[in-house]
Amino acid sequence: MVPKVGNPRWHSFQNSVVRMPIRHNNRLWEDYHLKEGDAALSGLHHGSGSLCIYRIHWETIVWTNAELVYVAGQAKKRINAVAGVFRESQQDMMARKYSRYPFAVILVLISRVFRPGKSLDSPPMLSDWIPHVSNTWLYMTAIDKFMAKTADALKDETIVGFHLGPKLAYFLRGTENIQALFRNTPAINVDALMLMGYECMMGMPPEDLDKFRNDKSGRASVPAPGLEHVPEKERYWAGIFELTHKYLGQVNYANVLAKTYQRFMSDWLVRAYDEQLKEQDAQHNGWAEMRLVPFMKDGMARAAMRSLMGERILEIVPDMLDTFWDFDKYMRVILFKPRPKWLFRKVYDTLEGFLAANQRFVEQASREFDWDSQDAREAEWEPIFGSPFIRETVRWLRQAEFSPRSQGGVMVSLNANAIPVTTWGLMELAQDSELRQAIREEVEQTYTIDPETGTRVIDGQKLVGLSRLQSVYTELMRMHVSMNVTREVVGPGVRLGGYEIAPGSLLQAPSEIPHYDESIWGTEEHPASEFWADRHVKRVESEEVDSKTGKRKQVLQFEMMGRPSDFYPYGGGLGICPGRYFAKQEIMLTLATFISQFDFEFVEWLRLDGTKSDRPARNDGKYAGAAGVPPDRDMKIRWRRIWPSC
Ligand code: HEM
Repeated sequence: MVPKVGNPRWHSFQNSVVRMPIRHNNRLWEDYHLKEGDAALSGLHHGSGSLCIYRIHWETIVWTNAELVYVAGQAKKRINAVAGVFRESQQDMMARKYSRYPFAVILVLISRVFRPGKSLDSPPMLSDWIPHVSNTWLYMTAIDKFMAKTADALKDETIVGFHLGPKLAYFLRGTENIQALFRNTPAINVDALMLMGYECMMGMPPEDLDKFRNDKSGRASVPAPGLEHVPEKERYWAGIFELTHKYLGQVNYANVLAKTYQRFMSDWLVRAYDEQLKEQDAQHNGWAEMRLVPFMKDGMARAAMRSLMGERILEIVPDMLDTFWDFDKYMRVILFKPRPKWLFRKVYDTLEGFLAANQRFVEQASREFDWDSQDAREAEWEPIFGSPFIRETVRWLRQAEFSPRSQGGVMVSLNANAIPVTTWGLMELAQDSELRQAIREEVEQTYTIDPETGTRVIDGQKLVGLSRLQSVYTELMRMHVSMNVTREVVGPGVRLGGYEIAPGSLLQAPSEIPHYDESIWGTEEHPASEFWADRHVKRVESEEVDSKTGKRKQVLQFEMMGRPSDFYPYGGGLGICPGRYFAKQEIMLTLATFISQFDFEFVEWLRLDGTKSDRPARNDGKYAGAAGVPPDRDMKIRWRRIWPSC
């Protein structure tokens, strides 16, 4: 007689498979009344320390599949001794389960054609109602639901697989797996996401893509062993890597970028405030009202665009910003080349509009720019291409004979991620007057006089070292950056979570999972789900003595609670975001300038269409996994200039 295992509490994330952590081992026998002699139980210990129990109605396959260990009798004793047993693959399971439904069988058969190799020792898979289709569809159309499903599965596992179109992909968590992902090893390739981006988001034509695809010499300045013969000019990965990390990452370039950004951003704030005040007729003692989301999407994006890409872009393509935000909406979907194309017509039309606009700009700007001029070459900033980063990248792409379409693709690097993160920051600050005051006092110490212009400016280097502001920044990045950092397995011998991972598989580390982990970030008063400005500071004694009390003064010191493998909004290893220094300054400078030049406060929550909302903002689930996650609600604030006085 076959006992019924029952289902409570066990989440079933693989069809017909129930999993439970090993720590519940004993309870299995007590709670579910399994007893000696109950047949058709099989199980195994595997590397991640979980115990798999196959449901009893699988009994039928016990007899048809010789590899499945059948534990008859004395189940309790035997189960721990069973190791390395066969685990039915997703496809086999689906084939068996749906063998009565011819349509499903056809899908399963199709799915087998794309299967990237089968291993007896492969990680658990997410349930996929229609193999290769339902998870892919969920990933592309409701990524937040997909992430929730995966997060659930990853409670008991450190790795879980799913099909993303024809690709086999794995979500990872845990220090060891994340460290392995970020390590520079020949079998794990960092270029997968970039190649996907070049092809799908930047619209690179095949001949340009092949330049990157065929270059196996790596990103390092020294070619990979055995590829020393590759001519320097054909080392495309190394070329682009050097460019981005030099012009975005080197302190001198990052500082200049931040300085021009500060100038454009301050101008924008003051001008926008004056305009609003004029429009609103100053009825309220210098207070003006505005909606934060459209304000930031327009003004902050304009300031970032001008500092990175110059002023011509908005003259050559006046609707560039609208085009960009439309593209941004679909960016994550575009990355996975959704098919059939007709079903995603709007996505592809939007992409085409954006790429055509980029190409128009780059062609026109290249005609206007004096490529031979030494001055233009050395300029910290000039109006046609803006920063050395964009200018030198376009120069490099031209010299390497990339098409104008590929050259225009560089404009994708107008990175939208800092804008939602900063918007969230202003939303938090608008609701907390004490925090505003504390940050204002902290920022005050960083003001200095710019020797070139004689104006009062923030010293960006000092700013990024402020303890409380850094804590606020870290908390914002923790809560509002969700990135599925992606790598590709390109060689044999990759083991993660105790499993062998087949070459051709994609590996993804969803930052959202560790970023919200209670055991890492939560305290009794402040759970990880809550924004807490002081989460990453501690009080320490300073050298300075308080003249009144005679005791050493207490000061705040920035200290992050998590480890790099728990907090990776910028990815890691060789692929780490080269724009992170600029992004940090961009976010902190905007918050600091806003707070030191304006008083502001919360008025009400609005929906994104401007109508009233009965709840505060949450992360907009549509953007999960694609870095900066914008709020799904808007906030009306009122603001008034406090410095320089009107
Ligand atoms: C809050 C803002 C930002 C976030 C959260 C962010 C996040 C990321 C992440 C997670 C990656 C992939 C890292 C990996 O695979 O390990 C990345 C790559 C990249 N980011 Fe950022 N980024 C931000 C701002 C910027 C800015 C402002 C720029 C440029 C101005 C930029 C340029 C790039 C580039 C060029 C890459 C590709 C690097 C490569 O593969 O060599 N990012 N970013």
